[in-house]
Amino acid sequence: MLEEDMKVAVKVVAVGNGVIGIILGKSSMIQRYCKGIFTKDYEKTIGVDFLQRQIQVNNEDIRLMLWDTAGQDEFDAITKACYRGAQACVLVFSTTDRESFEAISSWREKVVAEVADIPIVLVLNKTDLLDDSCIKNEEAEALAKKLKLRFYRTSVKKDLHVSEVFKYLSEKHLQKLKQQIAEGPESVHSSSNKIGVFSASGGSHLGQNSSTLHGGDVINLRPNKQRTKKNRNAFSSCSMP
Ligand SMILES: Nc1nc2c(ncn2[C@@H]2O[C@H](COP(=O)(O)OP(=O)(O)OP(=O)(O)O)[C@@H](O)[C@H]2O)c(=O)[nH]1
Repeated sequence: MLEEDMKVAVKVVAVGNGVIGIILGKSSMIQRYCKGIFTKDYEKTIGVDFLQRQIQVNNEDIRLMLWDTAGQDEFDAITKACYRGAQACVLVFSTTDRESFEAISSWREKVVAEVADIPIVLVLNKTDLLDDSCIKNEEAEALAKKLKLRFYRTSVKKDLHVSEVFKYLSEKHLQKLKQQIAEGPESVHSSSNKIGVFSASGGSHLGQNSSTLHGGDVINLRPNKQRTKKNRNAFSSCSMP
């Protein structure tokens, strides 16, 4: 156990891209996990978006701060800035989009260039569409093995294995943190491993809406999904650590 009253905050970034018109489901995954909802509508992520959820892992309170990054190259500079300070990463590709699979290594490199040595998982989403799959199972597994990443197959639509992804990342982060604490306080870098004390309503100074799901706090920061060019403000919810 960490000290009593201590809660761990983990910044997780969801990353990946496919061809225009075929979308991976990063935003949907985060929404599913934090709000328990799935929508068929697609709204392009402009820059970055943010949701959070509090869970318990190994008797520790973990606040997961889930950063949803835009899959489009035009937002590269902003999304890269958001990788900084990340403590875990979800690399997403889609069953129905071969390009998203082929792009995984380069997305991983982009993340690692900003933050080395963080837990990363590889996630194949839309497994409910296996009939339309353009990636062989063995290929996906070989990629995970080559990149030494834990591999998950999810269907955000059917709510399959989404929670496992975030639970695993939390466990890995916690493990790392405990190891650093055991090694001495100076190894716990306050900017890269935010250990802090949060009240039940903590973080609400940042958010506009909050609700509770599965017994955890969910604080929804300003939605950053925008439909019109007129309203575009890529920085509106991007606060760098
Ligand atoms: N069939 C199916 N559709 C899904 C699944 N997950 C997401 N989708 C759909 O795919 C689209 C994905 O949208 P987003 O979640 O916004 O995708 P994204 O990866 O965040 O896209 P960008 O914002 O452009 O980066 C939506 O129409 C979802 O309904 C899934 O598991 N199965």
